[in-house]
Parts: sequence; C-alpha cells; structure tokens
Amino acid sequence: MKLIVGIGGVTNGGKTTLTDSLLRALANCCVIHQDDFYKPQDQIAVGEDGFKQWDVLESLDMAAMLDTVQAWLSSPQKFARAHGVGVQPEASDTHILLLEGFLLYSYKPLVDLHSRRYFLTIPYEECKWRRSTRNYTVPDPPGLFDGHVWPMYWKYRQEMEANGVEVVYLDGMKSREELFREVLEDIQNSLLNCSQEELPAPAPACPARPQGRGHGCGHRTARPAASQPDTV
Ligand SMILES: Nc1ncnc2c1ncn2[C@@H]1O[C@H](COP(=O)(O)OP(=O)(O)O)[C@@H](O)[C@H]1O
Ligand SMILES: O=C(O)c1ccc[n+]([C@@H]2O[C@H](COP(=O)([O-])O)[C@@H](O)[C@H]2O)c1
Ligand SMILES: [Mg+2]
Repeated sequence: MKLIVGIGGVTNGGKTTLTDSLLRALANCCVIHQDDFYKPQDQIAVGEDGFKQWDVLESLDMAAMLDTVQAWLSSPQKFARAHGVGVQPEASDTHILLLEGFLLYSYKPLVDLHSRRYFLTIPYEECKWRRSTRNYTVPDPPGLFDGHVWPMYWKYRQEMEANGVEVVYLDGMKSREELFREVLEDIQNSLLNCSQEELPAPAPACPARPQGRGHGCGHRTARPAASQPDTV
C-alpha cells in the first residue's frame, strides 16, 4: 500500500517541523520538500510591485517535483534506498510519502495524488512574527511580507477552496507535540482504513475519498529523506 500525505499551508505554519517529527515516527517513510524545487534565483520574476515573486507557483519547478513523486510511486523501495531510508521488512507492504510545502495544493497534477491533505494555518500577526525570525537563503526585503507573501498566501488559499480541494485544516497555534500526535493518529487511522479495504491493483496510491475527513487513505532533491528507528 502506498500513501501520499501532504503537509501544506501557510509559510511558518510549522510544516517542516511537523514533517520532520512524522518522518521520525513512521516506518518506510520518505519525504519530498517543495522548497527544494525553487528555480534558480535569476529565474524568479520581479513583479510590478518590485518584489521578486517567490510565493507564486511559477517560481517552483513543479514538473520536476512531480517527476520525483512519480519515481517514488513507481518504486518506493528503490526511492527509499536512493535516499538513505531503511526499509523495514515487517512493514514493507506499506510505504508513506510525505510532501511538504506551502503551495502543494495549487498544482493540479499533484493535488490528485494525495491520499490525505493537511493544511496548517496561523493568524497574520503570528505569521508575520515567526517570519521575521527566519533566515531564508534569500533574506526578505522590507515590506515583502505585507506586499507579497501574505497576499499570495490568501490568493492561493482562496483558489484552492474555490476549486473544492479537500483539506484537513490544522491550527498551527497548537503545540508542536499536540499537532504531531493529532496528525500521527490520523495517518495511522488512514492506514488502518486502507488496509481493511484493499485496493484494486492498478491504483497508484490509496486515493482520497470525496467525503474524506476521518477516512481515506499525499531542485534540490539532495536533502536526505530519512526514517528512524522509533517507528509506528
Ligand atoms: N506548533 C508550533 N508552535 C510554535 N512555533 C512553532 C510551531 N511549529 C513550528 N514553530 C516555529 O515556527 C517557525 C516556522 O516553523 P517551520 O516548521 O519552519 O514552518 P514552515 O515550514 O511552515 O515555514 C520555526 O521557528 C519553528 O520553530
Ligand atoms: O528556499 C528558498 O530558496 C527561498 C528563497 C526566498 C524565499 N523563500 C520563501 O520560502 C517560503 C516557503 O517556505 P516555508 O518553509 O516558509 O513555507 C516562501 O514564502 C518564500 O517567500 C524561500
Ligand atoms: Mg518549511
């Protein structure tokens, strides 16, 4: 069984933190980070507002990200080995791929591959504060948050909602531990549901269901994807 789980949502919502915890806890689990697929800096457009457009889909090589997801789908074992993830023989029928990023659900070919889509949210003030403490490879110029980051977040979020993409919203103001427990338990339930149903053979991954909540079984690729011993 293959399960693709998306950890999406607002910048600084806690996506990478949560993903790292899940990766440590889940057996046969790999990760792909969307921000590893940023185009080179000289290909990032400058908008009419004067800001480099880091927070638009066109700044990411989504075709390359999709290729990487397809590589996992065609052989999770091979993908895991190539990324230094140990495959546990006793759990070898189940493979999980975590996709982590702020625009996961805005690229149609990827949206449909998810089995489960989580979406972290935090309020404006908290987001602005957390962002001010971050060091990106390219530092935020003054005014970027209010002039570009926050408006783009809402633009894409509204599009996602208008397109009917089904997500499980997570309150990023909860503690790291609480979020981890909540999502881990939910993924474990999804795995149980999936294994009880057994899928038709050609299905690439356990698909999200239309009424999905609580049911249903989500280019810098060098970042190592790891699984760790204290697994579920
Ligand atoms: N649940 C949480 N509560 C408070 N702060 C958090 C929480 N999760 C993450 N953080 C902090 O918020 C910042 C952004 O977290 P990060 O996981 O990098 O977010 P993202 O990947 O969504 O941008 C970091 O300083 C991190 O330590
Ligand atoms: O990763 C980079 O090279 C990079 C360079 C410039 C900006 N970013 C910011 O990275 C943000 C997405 O990552 P995250 O972890 O904050 O969700 C997005 O809001 C961008 O503005 C990221
Ligand atoms: Mg991150």
